[in-house]
Amino acid sequence: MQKLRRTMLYVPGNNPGMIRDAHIYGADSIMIDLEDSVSLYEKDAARLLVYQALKTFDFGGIEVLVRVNPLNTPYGRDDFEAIVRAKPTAIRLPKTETADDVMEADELITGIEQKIGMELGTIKLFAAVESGKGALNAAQIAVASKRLIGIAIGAEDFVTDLKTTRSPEGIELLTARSLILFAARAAGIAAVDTVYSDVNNEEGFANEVKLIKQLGFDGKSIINPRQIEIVNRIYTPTKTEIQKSKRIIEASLEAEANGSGVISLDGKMIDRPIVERARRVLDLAEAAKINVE
Ligand SMILES: CC(=O)SCCNC(=O)CCNC(=O)[C@H](O)C(C)(C)COP(=O)(O)OP(=O)(O)OC[C@H]1O[C@@H](n2cnc3c(N)ncnc32)[C@H](O)[C@@H]1OP(=O)(O)O
Ligand SMILES: O=C([O-])CC(=O)C(=O)O
Ligand SMILES: [Mg+2]
Repeated sequence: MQKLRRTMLYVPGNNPGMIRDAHIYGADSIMIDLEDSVSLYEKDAARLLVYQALKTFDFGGIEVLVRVNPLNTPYGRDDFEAIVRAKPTAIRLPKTETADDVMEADELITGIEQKIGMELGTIKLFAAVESGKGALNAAQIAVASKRLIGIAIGAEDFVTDLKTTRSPEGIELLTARSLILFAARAAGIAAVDTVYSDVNNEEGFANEVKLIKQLGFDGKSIINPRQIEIVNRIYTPTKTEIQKSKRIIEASLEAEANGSGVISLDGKMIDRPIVERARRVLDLAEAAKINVE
């Protein structure tokens, strides 16, 4: 069954209460942050807290990632040294601009894994693209390491780099979102959209989730537990979609048995890509623990 990453919840790495409770809200993944939600004065304390939390807290089996500081800052290397030892599922690499950035992180992790006797390749990577340069290099970034499980866009930094701001329609993000999505699909890894910072604007958030789902993203980075239910509602297949998908698959199996490729169902042509999409709907429903029988 595919791993769902509809909701990847950021949790500030300097907030023990939020770190302790983050797993109870039902997000698909938790991303504990050592980067931009932690002030320069708290970097060392947060790193220590996150290390201890990963070693001792019970996250209820939810996937945990840690967003480290970039390696071209004074904190990046220390973050890797501590966090690899604490063994999260993956390290989120912010502000990734080139394939070399990913390879540098990969080599550093390999060195630490070797040093501590951890199986090589245990710690995965999730690259976030947050600049025009990063978006242009997305295709190379997405295949730069076997550790990569996904690629994301970070829109707040991205629009700052572009010298613009975020609009409700997101026209300024369309090209970057598409490049990142294409890169993810070409590499066979997850594509995850960016945070929506206006946490009290539920309608604006829902509109953005509908947009990124339509584009093809697997899910969204989120910053608040209240955003989880909205994403799940939009991403989870409806009963009607599930029923229709089951009928498509049944009809295709029947056609296969009769030796015909293209068939029609309710007056619409059904061929291979349509059957594949129907399968994906059922996979998504099953992964969301919906009974499709
Ligand atoms: C551009 C970027 O880099 S974005 C990534 C970095 N940013 C972050 O990580 C920010 C994460 N989010 C937050 O810190 C907060 O949600 C804020 C500051 C945006 C809003 O905070 P609040 O107004 O307190 O949120 P709200 O009132 O909805 O909180 C309700 C409950 O959820 C908890 N909560 C809120 N956000 C989170 C979170 N991200 N993770 C875990 N728990 C959270 C609160 O602690 C509170 O718990 P309580 O009822 O037990 O006291
Ligand atoms: O990963 C994200 O979506 C948050 C982020 O850093 C950004 O928007 O700059
Ligand atoms: Mg950012």
